[in-house]
Amino acid sequence: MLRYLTAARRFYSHVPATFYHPTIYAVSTSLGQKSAVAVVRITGTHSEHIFQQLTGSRKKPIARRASLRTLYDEVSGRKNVLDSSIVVYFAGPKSFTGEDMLELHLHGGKAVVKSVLKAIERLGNKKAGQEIRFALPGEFSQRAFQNGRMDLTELEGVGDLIDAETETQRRCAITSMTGLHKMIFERWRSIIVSNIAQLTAIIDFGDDAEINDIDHILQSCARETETLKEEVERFIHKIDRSSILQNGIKVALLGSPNAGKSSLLNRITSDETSIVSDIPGTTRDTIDVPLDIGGFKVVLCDTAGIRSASKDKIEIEGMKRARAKAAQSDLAILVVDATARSCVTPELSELVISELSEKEVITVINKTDAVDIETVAEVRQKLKNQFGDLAIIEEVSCLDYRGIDDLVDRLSRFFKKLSDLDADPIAASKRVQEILKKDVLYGINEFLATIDLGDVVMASENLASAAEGIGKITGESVGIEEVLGVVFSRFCVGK
Ligand SMILES: Nc1nc2c(ncn2[C@@H]2O[C@H](COP(=O)(O)OP(=O)(O)OP(=O)(O)O)[C@@H](O)[C@H]2O)c(=O)[nH]1
Repeated sequence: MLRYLTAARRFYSHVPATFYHPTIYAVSTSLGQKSAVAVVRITGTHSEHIFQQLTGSRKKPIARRASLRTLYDEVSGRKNVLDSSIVVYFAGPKSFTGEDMLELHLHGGKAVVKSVLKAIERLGNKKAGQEIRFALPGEFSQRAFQNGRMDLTELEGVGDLIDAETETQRRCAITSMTGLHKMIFERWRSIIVSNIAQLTAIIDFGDDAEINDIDHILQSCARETETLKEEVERFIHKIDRSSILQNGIKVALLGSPNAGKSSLLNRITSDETSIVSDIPGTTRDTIDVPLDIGGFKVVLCDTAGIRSASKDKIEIEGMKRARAKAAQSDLAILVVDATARSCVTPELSELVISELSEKEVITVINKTDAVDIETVAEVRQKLKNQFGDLAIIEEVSCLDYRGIDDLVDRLSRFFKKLSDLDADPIAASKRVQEILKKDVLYGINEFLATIDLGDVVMASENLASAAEGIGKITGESVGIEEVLGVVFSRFCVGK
């Protein structure tokens, strides 16, 4: 009897919310590509059954212990060896998904992986209640969320970490994945909830209270919420800056035709990305090149040369696009030809002074190999006269590479400054950003406006909607089905 009770307790205490969901499996490493090792993950109630069938063992697997096993497939009573694999079993709830999980570290040949997947599929028996199927995109993470292993911000962090291409993106993702955001949001929520509780007390028992006490409570709620508002605003501002890093810092290359913009792009990317020719007006449209400079994701954009005298419709359109790119950029590089008599045309000078005055502009004197030192000094002086403090000047030659490393260093320093890396950058999905602005901050602002008018009921409702916003972010509140679709659709199979 005691044995029965112990077994029953062990069974029921670990029942995950997804206990009756099908057991799912997927290749977690790149599917369809040859590799040394391929990892197949299985999660769900029938993980143990799959372990026993594949390994031919009748014993319960020992959790969290890697063992080398021969995997078999049984077809028409005949046992075939599929692979010799490292097998790790995780007993729920101490697993990524909160369910029982099995990991098979196979030899990464396509045929091996295919045969093991087929064998797992064959173990399913819907009529006998053993539903086993291939996982949908993001389904492992969805299970983790459903079983309370992670909240949505942590899961989005996992997604970002896997997608991270640069060091900065990785650092952004780590903050959400390690639950730092979750802690911040929980603290905000508890501040709001404690204020709602105080307002509710006034609404319910206000008639019996001293008017001074009520005033005191209202003032303290307003003060606390005002401080919270500042914190939320700072957080949103930080996300805005960090999202520049996530999406790529936009750098526009501007200059007169033939100044060497395409050559400079090719030198920075160390590639022949853009067409270089001595015919002015070769680049007629904008060309975006994503690249990693000093650990930052950068989108470098080559543009059409800007000059006044042109009747060519395509060239005019190209120049329009170049101006638009310059306006959208986080940094503009103005390429100046040291051999040209008028190194900065009036159009370019006007563009820099009037439209780019709020932006960082680096002026690059190019073709220094083709002129003497005095000429370079003259060009430098001209630029100083023209742009004054706006002129950050670098000297390069795209022909013999001189000055290119210094320019790249200068760019890295600028990106560091832009990203304010004293503090860790933070990333938040579009979904989180929208809720923060439209629900949380909006609710707080409305609260502050209504409390000023003395409308306690309305004020409390506004705070409640801010708290609900935070719940939507972490996935603990209303609109959950709606948010799940948005979050998990970004994930790939096996995640
Ligand atoms: N001597 C010398 N020639 C260069 C240098 N950089 C570019 N050139 C030459 O200048 C010409 C124009 O270079 P591009 O890079 O095509 O110039 P661009 O500014 O992109 O020109 P457009 O597409 O017309 O706007 C080519 O013949 C290049 O070989 C340099 O540093 N030194």
